[in-house]
Amino acid sequence: MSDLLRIEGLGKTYPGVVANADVSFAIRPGEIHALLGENGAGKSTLVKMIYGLVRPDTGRMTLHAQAYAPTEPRAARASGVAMVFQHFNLFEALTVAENVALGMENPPPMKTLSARIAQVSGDYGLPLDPARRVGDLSAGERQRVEIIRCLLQSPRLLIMDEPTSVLTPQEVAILFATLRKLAAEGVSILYISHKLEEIRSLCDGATILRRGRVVASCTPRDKTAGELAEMMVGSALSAPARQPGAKGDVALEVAGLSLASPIAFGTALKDIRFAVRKGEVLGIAGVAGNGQDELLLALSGELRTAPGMVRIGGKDAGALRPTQRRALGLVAAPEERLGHAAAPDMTLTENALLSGALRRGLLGRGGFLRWGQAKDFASEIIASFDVRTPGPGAAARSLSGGNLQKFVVGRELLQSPSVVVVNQPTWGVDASAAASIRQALLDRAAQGAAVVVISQDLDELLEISDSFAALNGGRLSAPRPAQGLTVEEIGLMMGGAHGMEVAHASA
Ligand SMILES: Nc1ncnc2c1ncn2[C@@H]1O[C@H](COP(=O)(O)OP(=O)(O)OP(=O)(O)O)[C@@H](O)[C@H]1O
Repeated sequence: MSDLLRIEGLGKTYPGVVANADVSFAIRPGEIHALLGENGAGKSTLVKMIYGLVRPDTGRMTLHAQAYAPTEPRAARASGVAMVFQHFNLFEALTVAENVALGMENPPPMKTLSARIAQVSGDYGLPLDPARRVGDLSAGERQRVEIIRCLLQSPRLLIMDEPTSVLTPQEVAILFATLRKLAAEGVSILYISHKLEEIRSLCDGATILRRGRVVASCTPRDKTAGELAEMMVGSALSAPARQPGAKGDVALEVAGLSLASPIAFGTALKDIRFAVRKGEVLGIAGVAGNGQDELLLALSGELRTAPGMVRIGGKDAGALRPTQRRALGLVAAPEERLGHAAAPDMTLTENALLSGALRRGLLGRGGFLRWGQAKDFASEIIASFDVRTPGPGAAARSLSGGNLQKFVVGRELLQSPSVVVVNQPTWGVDASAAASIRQALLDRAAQGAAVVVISQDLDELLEISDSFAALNGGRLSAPRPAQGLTVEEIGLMMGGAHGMEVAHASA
């Protein structure tokens, strides 16, 4: 069968960075093709060229054996190429059907559209009510809105950029069933993910990029996840090593923490209590949207609490602002890296200064900024966390997603913290960099910090946690020792509400 999409010698260079060089590969009709590569390898740039968001400097593409050079996404869509992004582009106050209509060039009347959405949702096993407000939907349901929007255009090629990072294992199973059905109908799928086991179960072929170039192609199910990771990185991976040590005094204590959510459609925290000792890692599991963001804000000081609810190093911190909590040794890295954790248009040096000023002594007498030291700090983060960028003068937004994540986490961990709070520390980070971030968290604990890791990734949490709790509907289960905890027990802690444990056990 002839190829659906052929890419020949595609190249794209940004100032100081070759994002893609001489990339060639092909996708057959009905093939689910993975694009693999470590952070910054050039995956997003490549799919943006296919979707008409970025113009290649060199090379050419053919679609259905016709020359294909989209100048904008609208042209790509007209040729049958659709894309589901990592970040959803939806209006929370509008309904599913209204959101779908907004993304269409010529939307039909709302009643017809709702009927079509209901039909596609039924045909492809993607449960979704067209009349529901997007603000009330889970991440998985929001993604279904985007997918259905694409499917209504009957695409020939569907591009998905890290689609499972926000999904529960059960939602992943639903998504995969849909993608397999689409493939069986002849739709080709180009699939970017760092989750190698998922790639092995889903994809028929894979192209592996390293530093912008194709270094290998393979059939993923013929390889182990470890072999795939090694092909991406070019060397063997090492698993994080723990240094079991005695736990010290309680460094962070939360008691009776109840708080309304300041976030639209957020989750209120309800009577949360836990204590973390020096040297201990507390893993908090849960599906995003169950109070994770609110808990991080309440710990970082962006939200203030009543007296006695948050104590850092024995001191009541409820009324303290973020800088005052930093002075007590607490650092925090939120999940949303662009905008919240990092200012997109500022350089890495400026971003290093934003959070590191106090603890790294970047503020001189009289409040003047020590730019030289700020630049050195940014360079130290880049070197220690292997952030791939031309240098500290690069704007945060020019970094690939995973590299910005490494920078944000690195910036906090290099401030000699006594308490570390991170939400989704390895979100969008490739397997080898994720292993280094987990190691860095364990190292901080070994040096005596109390570490709280909030994550959706159960394997990650079980790998690094000493104690384990689950967040569900704004309530936290009582923390338990992580060692020996079974997936069934975790399921009970999670209240069984989200089916996370069920799908995990069968994955
Ligand atoms: N608009 C831009 N300006 C400057 N450099 C850019 C721009 N977009 C991408 N780059 C650089 O191009 C390289 C490839 O980035 P790309 O986002 O394609 O990587 P990726 O493989 O998708 O990474 P990740 O897995 O982290 O998402 C990176 O070094 C990145 O910093």
